[in-house]
Amino acid sequence: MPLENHNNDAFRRKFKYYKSKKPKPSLSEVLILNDDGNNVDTVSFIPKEVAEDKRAAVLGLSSTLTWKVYSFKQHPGLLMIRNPFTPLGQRYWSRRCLEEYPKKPNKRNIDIEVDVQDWWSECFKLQECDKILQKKLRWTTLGYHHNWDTKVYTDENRSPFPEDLSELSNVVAGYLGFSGYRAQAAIVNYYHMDSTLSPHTDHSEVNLQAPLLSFSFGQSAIFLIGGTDKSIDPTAILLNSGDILVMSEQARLCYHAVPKILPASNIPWNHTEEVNLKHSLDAKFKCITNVNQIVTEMNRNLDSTQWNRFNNYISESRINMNVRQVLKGRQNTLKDLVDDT
Ligand SMILES: O=C(O)CCC(=O)C(=O)O
Ligand SMILES: [Fe+2]
Repeated sequence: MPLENHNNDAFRRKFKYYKSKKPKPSLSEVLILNDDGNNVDTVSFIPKEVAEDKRAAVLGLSSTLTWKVYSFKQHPGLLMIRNPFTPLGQRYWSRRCLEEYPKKPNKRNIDIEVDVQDWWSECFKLQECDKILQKKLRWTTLGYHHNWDTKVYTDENRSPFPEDLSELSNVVAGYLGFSGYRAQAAIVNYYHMDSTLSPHTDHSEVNLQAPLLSFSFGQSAIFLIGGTDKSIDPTAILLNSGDILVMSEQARLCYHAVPKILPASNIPWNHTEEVNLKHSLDAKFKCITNVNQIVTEMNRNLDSTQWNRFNNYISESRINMNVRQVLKGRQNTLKDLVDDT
């Protein structure tokens, strides 16, 4: 039997193909999920019977009546929701990923090199933006911190998970039928036009029944998804700003990668609209603890002088929030024992 050649498996071959700068890859086989339904196995809508979640509007989501959910015959359990965010919602989440989430005690790749409490403020300490420091940030981890070496989560290596992202994840998962979703770990990835993410699986979570939720903002990406081993030829899917990819069931443990960042052909975060968020202060929205803060921060992004710095960043970068539930149903820490039945 020939020895397995890890450098030449079907997944790696396709990864190299799309990553190549010379020659440039053809995009003709990349799935572009658009309204004509070409290349798409199934497009569905959130059933009308599913009640709108009262938290959705304040979190920057549009009505589920407009949501399109794609599924893929080749990849059972993989779902793609095409941009369900309002323009202001896109701005809010991109800004949180830049201004708030990379603050300590969250962990960042830059920690081994520089000692900064607040990366975004540090980038703008002087009048000019420190582009070198700005480009250095590649990831931030939230909640249970992903250990890149051991790939093991521990209760000691955990910080509070942001409430807004926890609510967003719970709302999105709930609409798809995964009720009671508890976001407990996230990796926020920052990609520049030449960045890639190598083939891998995400298998460190104790709870592998809960889906992985992946939110993309800014520039576009070619996303590859294959099977549970790398001999399976992956599918290439174009991810645009606002898209949510859900890896559940059989797709939860499949190999995936990002071989290429592409310039966005549409800029939904700058689509102008009549925005009136005053209604968000209604009592019915009080189900989110920090609703006033979220509304204030949403509205701050209406001011183009405030939004400008963030706009500049996502005009040449992609941000991906990759959310996981780590624990099983009744567990509150990894030490809590639960029976598997
Ligand atoms: O950037 C992406 O779309 C995927 C990121 C990812 O796979 C991860 O963080 O584990
Ligand atoms: Fe991943």
